[in-house]
Order: sequence, then structure tokens, then C-alpha cells
Amino acid sequence: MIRPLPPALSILRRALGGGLRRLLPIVVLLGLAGAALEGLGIGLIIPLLGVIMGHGDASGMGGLSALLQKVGAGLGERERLIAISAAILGSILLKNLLGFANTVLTAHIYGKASFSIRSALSEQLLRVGYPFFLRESPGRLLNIISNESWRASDAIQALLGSIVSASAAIILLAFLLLLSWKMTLLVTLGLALVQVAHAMLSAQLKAPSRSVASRNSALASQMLHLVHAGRLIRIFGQEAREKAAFDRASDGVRHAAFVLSTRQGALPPLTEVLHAMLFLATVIGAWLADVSFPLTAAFLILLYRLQPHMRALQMSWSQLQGLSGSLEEVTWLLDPTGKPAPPQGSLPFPGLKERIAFEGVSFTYASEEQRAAVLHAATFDIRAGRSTALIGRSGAGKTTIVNLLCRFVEPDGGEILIDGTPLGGIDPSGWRRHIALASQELELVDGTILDNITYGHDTASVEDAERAARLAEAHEFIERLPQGYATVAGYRGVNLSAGQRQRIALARALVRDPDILILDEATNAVDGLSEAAIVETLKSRAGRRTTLVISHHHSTISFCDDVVILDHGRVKKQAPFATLAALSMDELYQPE
Ligand SMILES: Nc1ncnc2c1ncn2[C@@H]1O[C@H](COP(=O)(O)OP(=O)(O)OP(=O)(O)O)[C@@H](O)[C@H]1O
Repeated sequence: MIRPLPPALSILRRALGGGLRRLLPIVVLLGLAGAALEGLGIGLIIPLLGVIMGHGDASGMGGLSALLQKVGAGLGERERLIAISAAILGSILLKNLLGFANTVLTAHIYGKASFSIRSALSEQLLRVGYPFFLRESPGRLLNIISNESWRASDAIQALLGSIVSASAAIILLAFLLLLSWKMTLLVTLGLALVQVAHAMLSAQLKAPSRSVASRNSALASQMLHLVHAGRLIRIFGQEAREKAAFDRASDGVRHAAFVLSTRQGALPPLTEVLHAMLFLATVIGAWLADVSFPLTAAFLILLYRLQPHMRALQMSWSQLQGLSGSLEEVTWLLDPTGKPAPPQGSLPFPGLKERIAFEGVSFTYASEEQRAAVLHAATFDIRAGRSTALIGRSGAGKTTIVNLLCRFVEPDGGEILIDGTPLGGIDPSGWRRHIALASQELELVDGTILDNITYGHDTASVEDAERAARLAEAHEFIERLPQGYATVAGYRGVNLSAGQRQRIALARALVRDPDILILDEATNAVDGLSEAAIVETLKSRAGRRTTLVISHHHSTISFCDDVVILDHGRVKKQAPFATLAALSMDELYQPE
């Protein structure tokens, strides 16, 4: 059974840092003070009615009512009337001032808390191990960040609201108790019955709430697909099918939200009817028990004022139940349990001196559908200061080796040794600082070309960016663009051609002047002439930088010192490239 309160409380605890948590007692105090002033204002109706109706004495009354009946007893009738009226007005005024202060404070806490939730979500997405993104649906993640996080914030607001309502209800109940404990007992019993009925109905909100969250995830996936697959859909003429699929997903959200709203919508009228019944039962009870008119009037007004707070408390509860699906989603994303940990290690990495050695490295992508090993005891060396070509047919495991080197994923077996030290023990950020990767899978960011080239290297100057662009054969075409380096690349670089995008990505890698450069099909969309020039540049760095080149083109790997040939996740051969240079790519790929 999933309870909405624990996730709400755990999120609240997380969202309310020390500073905000200190404000919670003030919310409670303001709620209590406001309710006390309200109770006092209503209680003063007893002497007011007493004066008007001419029974100013407190005989036959006990407790608080007797005390209130004595207010202004020494004054003349007219002065007493004015003084009591002023006191009632003053308490109402002050109560509303405190109420306003509480609204401002609650809005402040709500804003800060929802900021904290979004901030914690983004932190978690940046911290979690990369394999998380290989197995989770982007639609689900997008939905949590863009939709469910807001609803989780609403749950926090509902909780804050319920704190205020509960404070007010407690104080008003205390006033009722002081006026007449017998009638209060009757009222409390009635309220408890209403609460039981309400809780039973609220429990029916969890399932539709979860359904809304999962349907929203499906809709977010459809939205992402429409945005990303614009060309694919058009060229294969799938507009009608995609429209139908989107509408189905969208209608699923509509239907789930309708079921939730209908069930939620039934609660306020039902609660109001039950509260009205309770109110009437109290009136009849007071009449049957022959309670004095001023006392009955004050009690009923207090009860009348208590009921909205009770209803608000119950509505907050049902709102929380209605938001339980969202709370579960946000809690799931924030919870580190079961999520891949980020790469560990604390040893500093001063720079590669001799070699990177893969020793019997095995790896399997841990997805339910695909459990076959991708690498089988792969053993080979990447020599420091040399260029190594990593080749093999499509699906052979080349990019997986890059993923292991960059520590996006960790080996299942065997070891990657960096100058003899296991890579797993080296501080991952320190290690990555020495690496630059240009890969067809690394997108451009939505900024200018200059932003893209200097991404990840904040200290790079415009001159540095230009120098890297020249090395990547990108400077010329950038200069020809109307805005030059200030041209906006667009979301994922849509404003540029594939070859231009690749050259900018290469410049981004080169601007860091890395010790270890990894080029994973980094120039496969670049024209032959430009690629030849890039290869010349890379050649000129030989001996100074460790380069790993993955390509299906002979010309791209022609400058390499060594070659490692992969075949279905196994290292088929490692040899100096010169000994195999005469062979075509197909011949190199031939199984032995
Ligand atoms: N996220 C993933 N989950 C499951 N299997 C994967 C995943 N990524 C890759 N694979 C599988 O791992 C194997 C190796 O993939 P990899 O991308 O390393 O090949 P590659 O040699 O780089 O291929 P290409 O030349 O086509 O880029 C393939 O069989 C592929 O289906």
C-alpha cells in the first residue's frame, strides 16, 4: 500500500532546508494566534448579546462563557456596548493581519521549497551514473521535471495549508470545549464520523492519481518524439499515424484527469452536507439541553467558523491523495536506491605516461531485453603519446570501449589499467579533465558557435577558439556565416550541416588541448578534403598526444601508429598499423 503522507513528508524534509524549517513554527504560531483571536472575537458575542438582550449577569454559565460575560461589567450599558464592539472589531482586524502575514510566509516557503525540489531533481540527474539514462524513458524523466515536480510543490502547499488549518481547528475546538464540554464532545464525535467517511473516499484517489502520472509520462514521450523525429515522420508519411498516437496519449491523460477530478469533486459537496448535518444536530442538541441563547449563539458561530478549517484540513488530505502519483514519481527520481552510482575513485591523475591497458575487460549493457555480453575479455593497449585506431564492424563494441574509457559505464570483469593503476580507483573528474571526446553522439548546445567551442573550457579565449577551429577545418566556414562565431547553432545544432556540426565538435575537443583525444566517428560527415586536412593536423601532434580514433574509413586512421581490430566484442588483433596498412577495411574486418 502506498501512503501519500510519507513521500510528502520526505519531500518536505528535503525541500525545507534548515532556514525554511525554522519558519514552520512561525506558521503554526501565526495559525494558533489567528484562531485564538477569532475565538475571542466570537466569544465576545456572549456579553454583547447579553447587553442587547438584557441578561448581563453570568448566572447559569460556567467556564469561559462566565468569564466573557463579565467583560466590561463595571461600565455603563452604552459604554460597555461600544467597548465590546471595539474589542470584537480589533480582534477580527488583528486576526486578518496575522492571516495575511501567514499567507505571505506560506507563499515564501512554498516558492523556496518548490525551488529546492527542482534543484534536487536537476542535481540528481547530474549526479546519477550514466547507465540510468540508458534504461529510463526520457519521457518519464521529462514529465517528472516539467509536470510532477510542480504537483509535488502543490502537495507541499497543501501540507502547509493543513498546518494552518489544524492550528486553527485545535484552538477553536479548545474554545468550544471551554464554552461547553458536553456539546463539544457531541461535535467531536460528529467530526470524527465525517473524517472517517472522508478518509474512506479519499483513499479512492490514489489509483487515478497514479494513472494521471503514468499517462503524463506517455504523453511526454510522444511530445519528445514529435519534436525529435520531425524529418523521419514526414519522409515516411507517418503524420496521420503519429497524430492518432499523440491524440490517444493525450486522450489518456484527459480521461485519467477526468476520473481523478470527478472523484475529487465529489468530496467537497459531500463533506459540506455532512458538516451541515452536524451543525443542525448541534442546534437541536442545544435546544433539547436547554442551553442559554447567548451561549448557544457563540457556540454555533464558533462551530460555524471551525467547519471551514475542518473542511480545509480534509481537502488538504484529499489533495495529497490526489497528488500521491506525482509525489511517488518525484520521490522515485530523488531516491538514490536502485540507481546506478556515479563512478568512484579518489586517486589523482597526473597525466598518462606509458599506457592504458585493457586486461580481460568484459561488459554487458544491463537491460532486461538485451543481456548478451558486448565485450568478451578484451585485452589490448593504448600507448601513451601514440595514435591507436580502434576498428571493427558495426556493433563490434567500439563505442562501448569509449564509454568504458570515459567511465560512463564500468566493466563487469577484468580491469582497465592506467599506467598500472586501476581506472576505477582514479578520481573520475580528474581523469576526464585529461580527456576530450568528439563523437557523433555528443550534441551541440543551444548557444553560439563560440559557446559551443569553449563549452567545458571556460578559460578559453576567442583566439583559443579560433585556433581550435582552424585545426578542425571549421574556421573558414564559420567566418563565412553572417554572424561568424556569434552565430547561434540552434537546439542540437539544427542550424548547421552535419559536417559543420562535426567540425565544431572537433574544435570543442581540440580547444582543451587534451592529453588523451578520443575521436569516435568524429569526421564521418566531413568532406574528403577537409578530413585530409584534419588528419594532417592530427599527424602533426603525433608523439605529443594519446589519440584513439574510431572510424570505418581507411583515410581517417591512416596516421595511426597502432590498430586494434574488434570482432563481435572480442579483440581479433592488435598490431602496428604499418604492418596492416596495405589491407582494405573489409580485409581488416575479415574474421581469421
Ligand atoms: N544502451 C545499450 N543497451 C543495450 N545494448 C547496447 C546499448 N548500446 C549498445 N548496445 C549493444 O552493444 C553492442 C556494441 O555497440 P557499440 O555501440 O559499442 O558498437 P560499435 O562498434 O561502436 O558500432 P558502430 O560502428 O555501429 O558505432 C551492439 O550489439 C549494441 O546493440
